[in-house]
Amino acid sequence: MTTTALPAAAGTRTGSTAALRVRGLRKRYGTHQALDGVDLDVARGEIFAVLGPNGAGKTTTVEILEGFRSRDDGEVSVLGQDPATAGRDWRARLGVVLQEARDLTELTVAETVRATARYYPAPRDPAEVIAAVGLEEKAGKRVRTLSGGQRRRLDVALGIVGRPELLFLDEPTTGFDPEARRAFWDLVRSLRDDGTTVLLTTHYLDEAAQLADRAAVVNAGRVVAVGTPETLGGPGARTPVVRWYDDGQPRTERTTTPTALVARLAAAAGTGREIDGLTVTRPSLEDVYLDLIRTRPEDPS
Ligand SMILES: Nc1ncnc2c1ncn2[C@@H]1O[C@H](COP(=O)(O)OP(=O)(O)OP(=O)(O)O)[C@@H](O)[C@H]1O
Repeated sequence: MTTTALPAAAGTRTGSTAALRVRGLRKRYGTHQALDGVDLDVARGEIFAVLGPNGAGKTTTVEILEGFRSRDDGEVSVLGQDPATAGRDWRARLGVVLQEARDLTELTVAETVRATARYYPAPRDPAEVIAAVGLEEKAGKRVRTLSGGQRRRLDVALGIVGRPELLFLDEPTTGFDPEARRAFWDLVRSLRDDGTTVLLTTHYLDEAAQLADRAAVVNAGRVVAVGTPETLGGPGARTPVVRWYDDGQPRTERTTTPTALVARLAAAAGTGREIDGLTVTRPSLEDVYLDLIRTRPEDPS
């Protein structure tokens, strides 16, 4: 998947610098409290990732923001409007890439992208969008003949062809090969460079680390942490961990000065002797994330 840069995005961006603001969002399905007071702020031009385990409430949140689901309680403002009451003009300012694949039609890739572009007042050039998602060679092929990853790229093309101010990407790279994922990340960065705000849900922590300016971790319907990928989980979360064996016993110490600790252990071991099983690691975003979701909030239902 090769990508080409897209020309400038989105219409007017006057007014507030917030792309979206959510306070106390609640949603219940029967007896199950799926969202239990979600607060979120996303600034214009930001790539914001929503992370969380299966069933945490990510899709419910995103679909309420998109205006596809109703809420029970809370305040929601998306591009300055309430999705529950906003009209077609508002919707035309959004780009949506849903999780599930679209119906497979007899149309070609180019016909599908052109047909979608006609719904928007100021669409991007369909041919440029097809090139941007790396589907140039498939432009004349019927959609039903595409592979799963290629269909996902087409979904992305349909999400961006309307030149959205705010793009929702729900697990966008599921089924992408590694090269296609990297090319997709470049595409998302180029959209951000054009001023597009991106709200991304993903289970790939490396994707969040690569792309997101900030991320929120959602667990059991609540936001349990928000921050940049480097600061998520608080100041101690990325403190290096030194592990070694002491008389056959595993030892672990978290320290901001691992070099000093290793020097001390080396001195204790004696000149020329190795420290048994020594490793020094800095917790990855994935380690921090797993720590955050391990302590599940009480089941709110
Ligand atoms: N239409 C529905 N009816 C009943 N329960 C639902 C409905 N949609 C979602 N739920 C429940 O609400 C909770 C949150 O679901 P949601 O799809 O928002 O989670 P998610 O974080 O997007 O999960 P995943 O990572 O698996 O996509 C889950 O327990 C789910 O079973």
